[in-house]
Amino acid sequence: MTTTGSLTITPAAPPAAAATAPFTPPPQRLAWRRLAALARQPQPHLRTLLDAHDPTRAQALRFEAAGVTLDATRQALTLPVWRALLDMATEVGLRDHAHAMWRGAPINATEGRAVLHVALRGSQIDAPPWGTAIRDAVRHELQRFLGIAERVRTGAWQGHDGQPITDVVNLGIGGSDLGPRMAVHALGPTSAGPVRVHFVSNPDAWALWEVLRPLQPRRTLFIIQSKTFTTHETLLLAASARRWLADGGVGERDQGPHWVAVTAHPQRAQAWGVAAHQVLRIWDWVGGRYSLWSAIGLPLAISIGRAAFEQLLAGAHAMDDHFLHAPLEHNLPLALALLGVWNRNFLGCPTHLLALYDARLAEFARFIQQMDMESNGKSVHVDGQPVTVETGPIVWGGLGNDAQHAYFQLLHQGTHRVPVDFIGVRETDAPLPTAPLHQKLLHTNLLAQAEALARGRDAEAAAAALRAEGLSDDEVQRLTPHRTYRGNVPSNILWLPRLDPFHLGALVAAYEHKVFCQAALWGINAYDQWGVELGKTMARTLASSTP
Ligand SMILES: O=P(O)(O)OC[C@H]1O[C@](O)(CO)[C@@H](O)[C@@H]1O
Repeated sequence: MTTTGSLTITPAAPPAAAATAPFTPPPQRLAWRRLAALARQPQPHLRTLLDAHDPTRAQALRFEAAGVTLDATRQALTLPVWRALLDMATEVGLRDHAHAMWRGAPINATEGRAVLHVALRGSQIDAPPWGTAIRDAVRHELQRFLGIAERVRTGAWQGHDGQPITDVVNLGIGGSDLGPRMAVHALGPTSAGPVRVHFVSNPDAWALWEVLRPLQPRRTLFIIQSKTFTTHETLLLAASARRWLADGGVGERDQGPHWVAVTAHPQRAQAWGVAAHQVLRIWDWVGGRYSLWSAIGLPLAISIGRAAFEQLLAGAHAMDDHFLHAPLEHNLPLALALLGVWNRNFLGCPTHLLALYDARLAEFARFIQQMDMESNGKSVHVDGQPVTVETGPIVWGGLGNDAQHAYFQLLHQGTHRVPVDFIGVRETDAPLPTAPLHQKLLHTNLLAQAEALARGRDAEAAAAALRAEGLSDDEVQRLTPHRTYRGNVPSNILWLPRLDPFHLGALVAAYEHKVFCQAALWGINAYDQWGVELGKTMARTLASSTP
């Protein structure tokens, strides 16, 4: 149960609704065992699978949702494996799990909390499964923060001496930073308004100084983003920023218009000194790493404006709708999850790479890294027993072309097999006359890498290529092993038609649901993060015992 002002909010389903059938560890499930048996059989090389040009396979492994497409034909799996993966989703009752989340059942069982980021982008629904109290609270807060965003953008929000705000500085870390930072980076180039938005997450004084150095205190607005309002890094940054304002001529008593806070604990923000009407709230059923859609999105709303922010929500909502209703075999987020489980648990790949072929998505991998690794980095099942299968992979990545010239060598010829999600954007709106040339280079590289990783080059082809270069037989023999590529590296290709708010919202929601499905398939709780809590507690203890 949570409260917002005088409004008490209880998720629609009482805790008892979470009680489900006794938990069955994955290896004891029928479909899991079938998959294990299939994985033990010799699997065809991806080159063979692709050269077979099987239209049924090609059709089964292509997905479309909310304008986002997924081409999974370069995954190292046959149709019988794909069907067994779908059976696994059915056996685990994935649909029921999703409905439980939508109903507001406390699926974050270790904290007794609902998980309702879908409610944040479904506020237009008349009778939502999570209940009208939550819907109304979400609507209310959405209007509040979009209203603030518009006032800042139009200059109606003024600093203490009546000057409009030119710069907004977001102080927050983890989920209170990565989502809005990623989205401002992605959408700012096409949609940013007149106010500049900056992010500081790291408590190193240099990080704060670097951002503040060129700013004018009188024209700067700070947003303290912290769900708990206890995070040391964020509170230290805020305290230093308060001092910076004072040193810059905005005395403590005049600082009111220079501070907004977003938190699930409004009283803590008020005690810190933020005026009640400038404290925006989130709720305990919004996980930090799933909070972009809430008031945590304020810096993004300030950057891109109300209409664009609403488009972001609409795109995510369209993906939610698809996830909840599309048949399992056509379900894009579920496909991402099932293919990931095949790679992680049956092909034994411990990491997962995101390769982004649009510079505006430079922050995307870091954002998904938190979403995935903080969610599914778990080693006990939901029943408290040690896990019986590997869980979340190490997620990493960055911009594709840069990665090609940095670490892709290891993907092609190293000893790791690293599944890749290639993410591209079909159209560019970069305002350079040569933009189409750049776009063509990005696209051809994306496709070439996916093909090269899938097909590789066997010794025969490598030797033929060397002979064609005119090398002697001895040289061909010596160099062939070095010029051979194992291939058989699985990948997805995800395309967005454009990098606009709608499609970015849809893409992020797809990854959120992927993480949800994988947690259900592994039988773990994706929505707590007790591991991180231990480090926080120890740091607190050390801080209080160190002079
Ligand atoms: O928003 P808060 O409460 O400051 O927490 C920031 C981040 O810290 C974490 O709790 C992990 O330390 C994340 O889950 C969260 O996104």
